[in-house]
Amino acid sequence: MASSRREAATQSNYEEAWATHAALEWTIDFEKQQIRGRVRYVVESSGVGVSEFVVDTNGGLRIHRALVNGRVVSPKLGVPHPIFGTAVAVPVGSEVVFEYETGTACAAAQWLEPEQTADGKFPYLFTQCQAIHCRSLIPIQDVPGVKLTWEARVEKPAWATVLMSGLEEKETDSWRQPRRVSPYLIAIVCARVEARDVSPRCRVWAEPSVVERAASEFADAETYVERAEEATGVAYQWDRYDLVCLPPSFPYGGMENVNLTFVTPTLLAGDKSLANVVAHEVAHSWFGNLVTNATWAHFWLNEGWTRWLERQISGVPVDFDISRSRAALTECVEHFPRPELTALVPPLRGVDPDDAFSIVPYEKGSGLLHYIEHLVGKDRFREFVRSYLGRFEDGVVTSEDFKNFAVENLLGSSSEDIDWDAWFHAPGNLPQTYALDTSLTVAVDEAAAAFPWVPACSYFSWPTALKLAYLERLLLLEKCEKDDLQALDAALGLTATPNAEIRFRWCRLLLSSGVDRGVDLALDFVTSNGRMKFVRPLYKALAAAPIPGALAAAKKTFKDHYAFYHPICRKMITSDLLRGGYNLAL
Ligand SMILES: CC/C=C\C/C=C\C[C@@H](O)/C=C/C=C/C=C\[C@@H](O)CCCC(=O)O
Ligand SMILES: [Zn+2]
Repeated sequence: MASSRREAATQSNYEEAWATHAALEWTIDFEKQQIRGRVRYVVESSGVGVSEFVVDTNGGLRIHRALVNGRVVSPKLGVPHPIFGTAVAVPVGSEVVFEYETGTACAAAQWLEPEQTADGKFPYLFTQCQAIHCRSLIPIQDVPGVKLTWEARVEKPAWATVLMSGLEEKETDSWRQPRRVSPYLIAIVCARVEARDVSPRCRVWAEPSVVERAASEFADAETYVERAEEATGVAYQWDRYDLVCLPPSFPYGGMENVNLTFVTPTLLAGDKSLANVVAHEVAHSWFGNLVTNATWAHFWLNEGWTRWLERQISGVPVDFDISRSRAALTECVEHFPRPELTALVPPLRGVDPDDAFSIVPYEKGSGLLHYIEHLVGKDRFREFVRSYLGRFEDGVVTSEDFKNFAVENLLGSSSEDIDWDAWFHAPGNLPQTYALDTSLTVAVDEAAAAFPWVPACSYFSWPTALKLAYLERLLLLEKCEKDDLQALDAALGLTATPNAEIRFRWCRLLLSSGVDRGVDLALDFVTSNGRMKFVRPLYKALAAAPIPGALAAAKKTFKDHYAFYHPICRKMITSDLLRGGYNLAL
């Protein structure tokens, strides 16, 4: 495998021969928990000397037959790699077909039994391909630098609806993505779901018992799309913006699958207070989906830009949000198990992207963009955003591309004020900062400093972001007394909160302070949702809590609920606990 490919987390030869279009034909088999079918690629190559077309596979995906320009060929399988899977090579041709079935270790798919869904009546399938799981769903050149159009025909049970990250063509009963997208953005849901329109171009899907709540929680999707168009100066390029609210085991807050954002039901707080995640996913329609990181080492160009745009459209005061992010980043870089991966452009050679994932690309990435914006002024930065999108739309970018474009089109000699090397390559915290407007943070800082005094009156008047900031300040205190936490709960109703973000911080506060009843509350939380942002830190907190029996309870719960979690989440909790030195045996 060429070294550049190892860094790109692919074993394919995408720089020599690459697919420009994929036509999928799938049968969804809930009984066997398997997708069977074929993919037909239109392939181009860089020319003479290129003899093979090489794709990635993983998770036990089995190719039955391969055809090149209509002729059956024998695919050549590479040596299986524990992270990157098995490369499959065929002679290069303008049309390549693979007939295949997914394997039992398909990390992209979660097959839920009826009892794992909200309605409890039908099974449910959803996929999550970011970062390198598409190869367990499709034999594909699984790297963001390959951008291709696709179409799909899917056979499914009569009771189910299929949703895909593209546009539905009712006349031909198929799906298509007419714009070039990276493989990690291919996604499917096959389930009993219903929809409510929240605007002419936005529709919210969910299981029947959830759909009303989901539609009202995410009713502002259209507003976010319009604000993002205004903030970027670039119209929404994808036609529809729909959302599907998934069952609770969905491992992320949201995933920006094109035309169809996937969201966790942990956003259903009842008051739209967690809908900033929708603003984030909408923002990916410009950054990530339209202009895409060339490889996962440049993930900050997806997430940092998206955080920047999210802050322009979410309605949360920008400096206040940045100040919370700075605190979270400080905590992250102090505790991340592999410090070298806290560089903005991390050395990913041979690394599983799931292991490298953290808030660094989000918060250090947006930190760099806000820093540049602060240097040049908002108006010039806005103009730059528009020209950047125009220059790279439908393409991919590296950090070097970004820097060169910024120097040429925005910074000129002010580029010297930016320590590019530290920003890109130094592990750790933000290398350069500027002063923020702290008027909103003062209130929570003062309230937290006065703990165990409880700011009951102000707390209820605070928007959710301030409430969360207050709890985050309390988490920084050494240890709180049990009685003080009891009084805090009695005044603020923390145990009973319907808000998952508040509940998460409350569980952590109880566990880090060694309060027994935190164990049951946390166990209840980690068995009711599988969002990794919540369950990974809570399993770690349970394992480390100074409470007798907490570790044993955490291990037993994880074992008993293993099937509830998404394959990626199972993998990450297992490695978190092992890395923490906890023997997983009961
Ligand atoms: C520098 C890191 C290198 C590669 C990481 C790329 C992908 C990592 C992979 O683990 C997938 C991540 C998917 C994230 C999807 C949504 C997030 O924005 C959710 C954030 C947490 C949450 O809100 O639940
Ligand atoms: Zn994102």
